[in-house]
Amino acid sequence: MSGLEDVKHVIPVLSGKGGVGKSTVTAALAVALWSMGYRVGVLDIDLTGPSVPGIFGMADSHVHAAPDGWVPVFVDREQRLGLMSLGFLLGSKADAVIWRGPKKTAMIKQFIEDVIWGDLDVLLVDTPPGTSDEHISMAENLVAARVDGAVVVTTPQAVSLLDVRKELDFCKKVDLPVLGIVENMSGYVCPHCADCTNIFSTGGGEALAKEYNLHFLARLPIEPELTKILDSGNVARMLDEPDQCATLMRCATLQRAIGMCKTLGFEDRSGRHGGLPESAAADTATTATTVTSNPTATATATEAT
Ligand SMILES: Nc1ncnc2c1ncn2[C@@H]1O[C@H](COP(=O)(O)OP(=O)(O)OP(=O)(O)O)[C@@H](O)[C@H]1O
Ligand code: SF4
Repeated sequence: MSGLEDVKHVIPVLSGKGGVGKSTVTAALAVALWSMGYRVGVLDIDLTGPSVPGIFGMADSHVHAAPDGWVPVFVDREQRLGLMSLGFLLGSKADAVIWRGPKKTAMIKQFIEDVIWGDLDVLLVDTPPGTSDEHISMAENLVAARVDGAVVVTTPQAVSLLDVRKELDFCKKVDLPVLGIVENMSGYVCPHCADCTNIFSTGGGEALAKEYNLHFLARLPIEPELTKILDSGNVARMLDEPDQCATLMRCATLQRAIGMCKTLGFEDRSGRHGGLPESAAADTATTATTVTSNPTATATATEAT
């Protein structure tokens, strides 16, 4: 059956500003949930810059159109991690999408109604930055359908924090609850010694969360090792290969994403310590989480201005 009927949780990932790592955070959450034993979908509604296929190393894949809808592109052999993106429907990676509002709206409606997700625990929705046609369309179709709430990504820099205020305001206006704020690119993980150094200011995301009475979900460092993995297009291959998978899951970003998922109420049901061999599971301690909640206990940006 197509649509969201058998999807238990729907979580859009938003940011006020471009390039703050929204797609990276979406992918990290997806892989974290997958490693914890969940069935996960990623819907990429960034129509002008769809980056989800590339991040997962699936850029050469195409969507199969079945009689009752589109079949997602699966990343792993077990078919527990599925993707849908306009990137899979374009003839060439270089094709530019120059669409007016109504065409974008129709595309997003189709993405929400016509994808055969099947039995899915969590659908993460990667969005474009800001509050564009895609957001309004998502809000109209998704919020009406049922959505748990949004994860809002920011970076520590003040300019990005100003943009994120606009995003929180948007969420309030369209009745989209906010599950919490993530501060990405907060500090730098040295690829040689794995030490984390704060090269910019830090703590802005946490202060903002406090100001808006929202959960602060995690502080994610800049991690060159992760960038290398994402840029190499190797994620799909790594998930199916136990040793490679363990290497991927040792990334600080993924460990913190697992912590974030637990904060959102998703228990590890893999029995594998978040995809890690037992010996490596001790590294999981550094999750910058401050609250305990569950996916349905959401906070709304009540004080957004
Ligand atoms: N925590 C991180 N560690 C290392 N690299 C990161 C991190 N977060 C993001 N990046 C890198 O920064 C770049 C931008 O990230 P990403 O594409 O996720 O941002 P975005 O907010 O989704 O961008 P857009 O506005 O284009 O949608 C990518 O090259 C990504 O690999
Ligand atoms: S962070 Fe410090 S210890 Fe690590 S490589 Fe750089 S200088 Fe050396």
